[in-house]
Amino acid sequence: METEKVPIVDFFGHDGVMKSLGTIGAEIYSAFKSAGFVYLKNHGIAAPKIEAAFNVSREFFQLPVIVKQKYARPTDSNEGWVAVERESLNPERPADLKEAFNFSKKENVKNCLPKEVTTFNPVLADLFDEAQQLTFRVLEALDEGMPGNVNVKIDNIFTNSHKLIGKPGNATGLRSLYYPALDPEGSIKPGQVRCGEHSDYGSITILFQDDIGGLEVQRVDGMYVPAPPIPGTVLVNVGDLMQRWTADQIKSTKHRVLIPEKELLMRQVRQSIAFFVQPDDNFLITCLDGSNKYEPVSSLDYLNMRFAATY
Ligand SMILES: O=C(O)CCC(=O)C(=O)O
Ligand SMILES: [Fe+2]
Repeated sequence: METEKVPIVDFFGHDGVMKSLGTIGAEIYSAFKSAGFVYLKNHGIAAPKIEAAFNVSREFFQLPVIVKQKYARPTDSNEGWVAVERESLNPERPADLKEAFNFSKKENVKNCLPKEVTTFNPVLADLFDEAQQLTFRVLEALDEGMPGNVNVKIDNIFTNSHKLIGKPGNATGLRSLYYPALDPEGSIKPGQVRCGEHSDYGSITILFQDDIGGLEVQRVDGMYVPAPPIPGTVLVNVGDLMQRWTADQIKSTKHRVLIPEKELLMRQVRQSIAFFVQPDDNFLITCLDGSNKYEPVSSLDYLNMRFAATY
């Protein structure tokens, strides 16, 4: 059963009272162990804030390419616009049919934010803050509720390792994704998809989806099953660095977004927003069980290694 579906964890009990952090953490850990993904319910982010972020993003992505080009992601930083067919998350497939905007709150990138959409910066900064707070609710819960055999309870390692989110010294970023409407008669290459099979790089990812659907998550048996949007929930998944950190006790799960089979759905835009959480740049990721299964690596070195393989 657990391997069939992505579990839902509610921050609140049936009695309407918030569960203890330890309980929430144990439930999230168990979902991470069985599926690598979890839907969080009563997560505390107000729906209008998510909606607003989708709206400003859509406004930006619908600008002419020549305008978006001004905000293209430079080679020496991660922030900015990524054009359609710029990335292959699965290098064995043709490039992804998606666009993205990588947003962070770093001072030096403020000038690179699109001026054409006047509320772009405040609205995305607001969702960044909300996602950051939710990240801490999840990390605190894991610190509290993860089983003792992964030796994390002692010094709140997950919260202590992410102190600089939103500040210099931490590479956590909010990425707004836009999957353009597709023409069934158009030039879709064989094997081309909206987002190729991949796992995320960091500690955890929070994913907001619109109501179009299309995300699929790999089961233990290798099959991909839909992880549809469930109103009032957000998805959270384990990243590769978290897998390494826990010496494979919890695993990052591959996921993808195919091209819808139904023509009507193909002709629709899909949007999602991912909050890719990274531990602080200089934090040394050492196997939590003391096994040394993977050699220690700093959070930033690991991320750079992975970026080098994608672009
Ligand atoms: O668009 C989605 O639902 C998933 C995107 C994703 O997995 C990613 O960008 O890492
Ligand atoms: Fe992903």
